[in-house]
Amino acid sequence: MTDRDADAALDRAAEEALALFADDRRTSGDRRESHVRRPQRASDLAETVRWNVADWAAEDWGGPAPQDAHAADSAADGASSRSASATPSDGPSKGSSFNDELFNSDPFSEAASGDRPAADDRSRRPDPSPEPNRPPEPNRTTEPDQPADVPNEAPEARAHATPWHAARTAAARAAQPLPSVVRPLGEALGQTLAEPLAALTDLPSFDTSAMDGWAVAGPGPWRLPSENATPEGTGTSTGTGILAGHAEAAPLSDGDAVRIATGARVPPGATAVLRSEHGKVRGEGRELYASRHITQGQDIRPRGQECRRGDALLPAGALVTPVVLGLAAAAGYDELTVTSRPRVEVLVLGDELLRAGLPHDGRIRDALGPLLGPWLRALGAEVVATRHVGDDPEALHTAVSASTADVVVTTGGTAAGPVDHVHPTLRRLGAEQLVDGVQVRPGHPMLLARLAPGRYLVGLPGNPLAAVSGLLTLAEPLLRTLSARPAPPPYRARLTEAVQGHPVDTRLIPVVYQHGDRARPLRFHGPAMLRGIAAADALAVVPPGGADQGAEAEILDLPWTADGIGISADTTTGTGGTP
Ligand SMILES: Nc1nc2c(c(=O)[nH]1)N[C@H]1C(S)=C(S)[C@@H](COP(=O)(O)OP(=O)(O)OC[C@H]3O[C@@H](n4cnc5c(N)ncnc54)[C@H](O)[C@@H]3O)O[C@H]1N2
Ligand code: MOO
Repeated sequence: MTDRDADAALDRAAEEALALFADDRRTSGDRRESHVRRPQRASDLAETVRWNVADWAAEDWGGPAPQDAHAADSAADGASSRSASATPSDGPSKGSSFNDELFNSDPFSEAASGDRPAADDRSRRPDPSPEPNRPPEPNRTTEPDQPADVPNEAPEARAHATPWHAARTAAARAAQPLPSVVRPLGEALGQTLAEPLAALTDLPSFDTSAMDGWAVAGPGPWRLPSENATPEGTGTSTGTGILAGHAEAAPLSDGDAVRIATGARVPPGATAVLRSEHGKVRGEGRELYASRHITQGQDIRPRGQECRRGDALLPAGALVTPVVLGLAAAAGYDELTVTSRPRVEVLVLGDELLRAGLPHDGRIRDALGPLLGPWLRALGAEVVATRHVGDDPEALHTAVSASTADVVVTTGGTAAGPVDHVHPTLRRLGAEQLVDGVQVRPGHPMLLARLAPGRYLVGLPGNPLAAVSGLLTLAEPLLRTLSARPAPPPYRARLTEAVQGHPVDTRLIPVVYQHGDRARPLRFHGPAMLRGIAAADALAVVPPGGADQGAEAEILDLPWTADGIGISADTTTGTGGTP
């Protein structure tokens, strides 16, 4: 093991240990809001109604019940904390003692005993004048025996690592949008319009009754046709009059009225629609009187009120949402011209991975195969296959070179271990390395390569949260460009508590929204853990050096908290590979 390897291992071990470390600051007080909203974006709607993991989290895990306070107290006792954290006694069922406190943030565990300085007393900034050739030492006040979270990496070790924002930009700029394609309406959801959506018809396409009642011509009282006769004094017709979906009715002359249904074509000559509750029929069902004044055009939706044929309804680049499908159908479309979905193939690497059952004999369950397919689809991709490939360089080479996908996403094998074959395979394939390592935790070994013109490989690290980090850092911007999706407007939220930073790298920390516009960091954010992000609304971007309590952090939405588009059952069939 080289010094660098040792440092990296130390680094990783420290992150994991610290993520597990108990938090003693939260035995009372802060309770999850019962109504959790996504923070407002500058240009966003005031309220976003959405399916939100945190909504049920808020209901079901709404802060410790009395017995939880005890659990939280125990958790604060340091030694007992880990088991208390790791094995909540009752699980996250409604009304159980599952402890919300267990998810409270203690990124890089700020204090495990009360005698340490308060967060505010400590600087999380790196040493402003580090020794030459050494990254700044973290200035932290954790247990003396806790390893520092930053390895003494040689500068050249991270020389090629790209800063986090630059890596996202590089991924977004690495590609061009895919060609457009014509899709039936039912298959265009989640894609983007490759052309503006221009109305193919006026909407409404004829003067339409907005109410059930009578179409009337001129001032009342009005004559009713005999077939529209209604019982004296009631608005209940014994005849149907003009119904929706019928051809134009005979014109009305001044003083005429005829029964009409909501959505029916208003006959020529009609000047208003009198609602059934505002009309009285007299004279043996042949005379209609209004019980209140009606104005010219009342309750008639005039042709073209919403749009004229040829009007631009939506610009190119708009995301096809369910509502866009409805609007397109209303405006006369059977199919839409949209940017092609990027075709993505997922290669899950690792001999140790099981696809069913409990971990055994050093083998573990594949957490990324089940996660990546739906997530990639939510990002607008068509996932053509998820394959499991053993730790075999030939198998990986064959799988990558045989793939016809626009983007190959690999998991694992990005580091420099004995069976980490991604880098050698890319070299063998003559791929162009666009991003080789990113200054981000977790996930720093992530990579992006161009396999051939228009074909890419995103290498996600094997640790599950590191893979999610790579997905959001490299795959999301790349897929966004390929599918010509608009970039979500950036927004920030205030952190409810300080987050310890990495001195050099950006950190991505799972958060839940609180008080509408604040982000509460969650625990269980170690690189190998999904427990924190499973309960999260978003990831907060913590800059090198950390963020103070109340500081505004950039927020990365999770696709289902923002768009909710494209999440569906996996209909692809994974093939090949080892179990
Ligand atoms: N000498 C060094 N070693 C490591 C470094 C380093 O800088 N120097 N970085 C560490 C970090 S950070 C990460 S992240 C990992 C990335 O490693 P790989 O991308 O090569 O991933 P693997 O070694 O294949 O796996 C890492 C870890 O994740 C587990 N894993 C892999 N795939 C899955 C999956 N589909 N589902 C669940 N878990 C998975 C695997 O069993 C390992 O435990 O490298 C560190 N090492
Ligand atoms: O531990 Mo690794 O930081 O990239 O997940």
